[in-house]
Amino acid sequence: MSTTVDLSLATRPSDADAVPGLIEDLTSLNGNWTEDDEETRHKMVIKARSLLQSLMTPREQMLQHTWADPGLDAALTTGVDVGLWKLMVKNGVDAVHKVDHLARSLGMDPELLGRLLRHVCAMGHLVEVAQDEYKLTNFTKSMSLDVIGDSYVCLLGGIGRSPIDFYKFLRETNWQNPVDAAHTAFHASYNSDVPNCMVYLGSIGMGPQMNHHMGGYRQGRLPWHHPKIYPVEKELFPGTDASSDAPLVVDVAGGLGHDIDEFKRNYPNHPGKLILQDRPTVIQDVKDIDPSIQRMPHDFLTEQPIKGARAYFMHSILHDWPDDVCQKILARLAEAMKPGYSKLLIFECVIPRTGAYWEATAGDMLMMTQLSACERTEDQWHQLIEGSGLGLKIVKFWSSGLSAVENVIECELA
Ligand SMILES: C[S@@+](CC[C@H](N)C(=O)[O-])C[C@H]1O[C@@H](n2cnc3c(N)ncnc32)[C@H](O)[C@@H]1O
Repeated sequence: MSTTVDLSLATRPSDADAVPGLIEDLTSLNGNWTEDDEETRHKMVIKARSLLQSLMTPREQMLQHTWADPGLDAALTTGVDVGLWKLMVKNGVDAVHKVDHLARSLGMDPELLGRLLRHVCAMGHLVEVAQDEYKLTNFTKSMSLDVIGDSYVCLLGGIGRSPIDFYKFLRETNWQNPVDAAHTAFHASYNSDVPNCMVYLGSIGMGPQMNHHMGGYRQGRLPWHHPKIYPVEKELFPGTDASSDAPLVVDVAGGLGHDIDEFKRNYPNHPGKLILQDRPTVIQDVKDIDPSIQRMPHDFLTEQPIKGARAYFMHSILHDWPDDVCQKILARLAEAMKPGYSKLLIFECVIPRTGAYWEATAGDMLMMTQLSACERTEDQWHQLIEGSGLGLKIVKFWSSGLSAVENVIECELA
């Protein structure tokens, strides 16, 4: 068995033999695909990525990762910061945009803007019409939306150094799995002692951008209460106290209220009352949600003021924290739950033992490199919920069966 790699390997297609089969697979998947068939689209994206990687040489992949992608990120983020994408859309979604004209409107050096857009175009995200003249693609059109564009400013501009410096943090922590929420790669990279990267983003004025990202990453995924995931009319409404002030769902750390408001829109005649909780600074930014939803500042590490709700719901919360903090959050909820009535509904990734989906592993890397937290496997969920001595048990993992990554993990007091 060879124990060295010849340099020539780095300059040949990574897997030429796989190319014909991948093209066949893609053609066959495409034959059965309609645009609303998300599952087939996911499979095609993975095959298309394998095709691209098979065709590219290792040297090209290295240049893509270390030159092209960081350069693209620099251009995209600058575009959001200076208002480029919004301006291009305002000037005409399908118009031809001249660099000179854009640069004048933005007060930018035209030579600089020309270089940025040339790379964005070379990476496939603009259509070149003539020298320094471009049309937007659907992706660059979408960069004008806050829920897409602001993600670059906060995750790359705000806290982008944490994953890059992660290896240094691991060196210092002796390559241990990070589980200390108070000492993360973020803390080391930014030499910061604030509680965590979310508080840090708020402290540097990027709270709104972070909230926009929260609204953006969820787009296109089924909501927790979709009948394909958790059929609320069968599982939650029957047996619920129907009086108007009886708490039906408390959305714990529900952010700006995307989930609870969508629930209200989809089930306007639900029994009882809906409550949105989050930190005071987030609750004060809540806009445009149904006025019947009660907004309540609440720190989930303190006593839960709403007792005996039918459901305490948490979406993308426990993945932000290592097990010791999760246990504290869960303890405050278990104390407030009414035996035989209250449910705890956790809407999170459940990573399978094999064949993990890339959005789930990417989320896990994000949680690990920023928060010393994690996306959890089914075994880890059992261990966290049932092994914490809080008297909670998992009743069922509710999944749509699609590769969409979030399940409703239904829990009750044992
Ligand atoms: C990843 S976001 C998820 C928000 C929302 N559930 C969603 O899915 O869009 C995490 C949320 O936890 C909130 N949070 C962090 N620490 C908190 C605390 N101690 N008490 C209450 N909420 C907190 C943040 O303000 C943020 O809104």
